[in-house]
Amino acid sequence: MIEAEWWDYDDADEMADAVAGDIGFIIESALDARGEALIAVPGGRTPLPIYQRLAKAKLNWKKVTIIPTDDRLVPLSDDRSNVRAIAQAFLPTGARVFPITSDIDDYKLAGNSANAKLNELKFPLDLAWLGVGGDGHTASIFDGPDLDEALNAPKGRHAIGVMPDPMPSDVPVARVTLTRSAILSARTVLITVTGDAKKALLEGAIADGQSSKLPIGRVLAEAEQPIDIHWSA
Ligand SMILES: O=C1O[C@H](COP(=O)(O)O)[C@@H](O)[C@H](O)[C@H]1O
Repeated sequence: MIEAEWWDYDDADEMADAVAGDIGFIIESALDARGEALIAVPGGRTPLPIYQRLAKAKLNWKKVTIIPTDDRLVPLSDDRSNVRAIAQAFLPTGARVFPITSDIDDYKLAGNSANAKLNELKFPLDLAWLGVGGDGHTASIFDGPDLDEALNAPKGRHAIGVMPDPMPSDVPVARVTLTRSAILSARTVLITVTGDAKKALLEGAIADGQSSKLPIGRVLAEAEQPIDIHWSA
């Protein structure tokens, strides 16, 4: 049974202020408890205003490592690179921004390389912050030949390569993504979405649970921790 708590806001600015405050608190608590923080943040467009607010928080950023929940297999110079946007927002704070992509063409090998890189970090994540696509993907857990591996990778397998099928029309490229086990081992899981269509999609996915046809539903169905879902119009 998924324990989801919804937080609704009038607009994206109001949501950005609230979510940046919550994430700042999560980071601060991790720093107090363990002296360092490891967080995964989503790519795409929805989180950009939240990055801006969060980067202004007064935190000991030098002890914070930020990874993308997933990335598109494009060069770092490409605007579609998730880690590029994360680096632009957070490198000025002094945080460590940790890319999970490589210039390996074979997406499966790129996934293995991402996993090897992530093995250098101290899991579990303090925060897995997720976005949701209009097709129901989360991180880069998409329908297609790699869905089963992304959902059922064993504990300790942090990342895999993914070839979405069907390809998303906005960014039709192979990806690397955190696995469901890496996401759900996080101390906190938080979702941000905007718009009525994604709200309805997420409500349906949660109601369907294990039988959901959507990757986000299949991920959340195994969550043992309560999930905060932040939504704005
Ligand atoms: O491709 C991706 O899409 C999702 C959703 O992005 P949004 O802009 O529609 O919120 C994102 O969470 C993921 O990290 C990204 O790679």
